[in-house]
Amino acid sequence: MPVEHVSEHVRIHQVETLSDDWYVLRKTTFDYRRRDGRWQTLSRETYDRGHGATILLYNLARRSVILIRQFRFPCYGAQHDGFLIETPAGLLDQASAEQRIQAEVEEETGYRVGAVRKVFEAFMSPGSVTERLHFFVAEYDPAARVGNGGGIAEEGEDIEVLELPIERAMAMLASGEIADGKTIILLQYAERALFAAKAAPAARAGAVAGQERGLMPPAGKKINSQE
Ligand SMILES: Nc1nc2c(ncn2[C@@H]2O[C@H](COP(=O)(O)OP(=O)(O)O[C@H]3O[C@H](CO)[C@@H](O)[C@H](O)[C@@H]3O)[C@@H](O)[C@H]2O)c(=O)[nH]1
Ligand SMILES: [Mg+2]
Repeated sequence: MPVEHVSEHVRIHQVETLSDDWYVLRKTTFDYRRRDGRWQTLSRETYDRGHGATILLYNLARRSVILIRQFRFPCYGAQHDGFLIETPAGLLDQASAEQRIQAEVEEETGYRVGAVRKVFEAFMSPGSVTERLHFFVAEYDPAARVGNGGGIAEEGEDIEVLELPIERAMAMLASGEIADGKTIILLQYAERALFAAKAAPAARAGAVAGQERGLMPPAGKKINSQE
């Protein structure tokens, strides 16, 4: 919906900053014109942490993907132990989404990627969070692992890197072991648009055998254990 169209339906009265610490929490009071033409006064809290980007690294020959596991405090206690398996992601910090995700993926996984491909943008929690997330995919070369990844320890990041067969990742999605929205979206995209479209029958059979063990066949260069 174009912004001009939205403004015909919204008149903002007051914006109150409830918290401005790490990110910003605001309370906005506005009039909203309902579809039947009546105006209604509403107030909504919004959490503004800027915009972000995420990426799925995949390798068609190995039929594998790179995911990370890290502790997410907001999920801890929400019927979860807090250790989420995710696609690498980061906040944009004023840079372009492409530049940020290339830097972020290397920082978090150690893989250096060249061209990245944008597949979509989405609001991930539109009832309360202002963030628009940019989704990317890129093929990774196992030999292009230039570091261990892990994130920035001083900032509390403690990221484990996982290389998984796509079939194993899809099974983890079905079992609930993977419970992160952006990761589910990208894995479903990859299975349908990347792996299914291009897999040779022989490669599929090999991957199924690997899936039973839940492991990847040996790669070229490995810097730390990814199993
Ligand atoms: N001190 C402090 N540090 C924080 C706080 N919240 C986050 N941080 C730190 O801020 C850094 C943010 O790291 P990024 O890698 O840039 O972001 P992210 O947390 O991975 O977020 C990404 O994934 C989110 C969830 O899917 C996305 O919402 C987001 O857009 C982004 O893509 C991390 O070091 C994190 O520990 C806080 O309240 N206080
Ligand atoms: Mg991150």
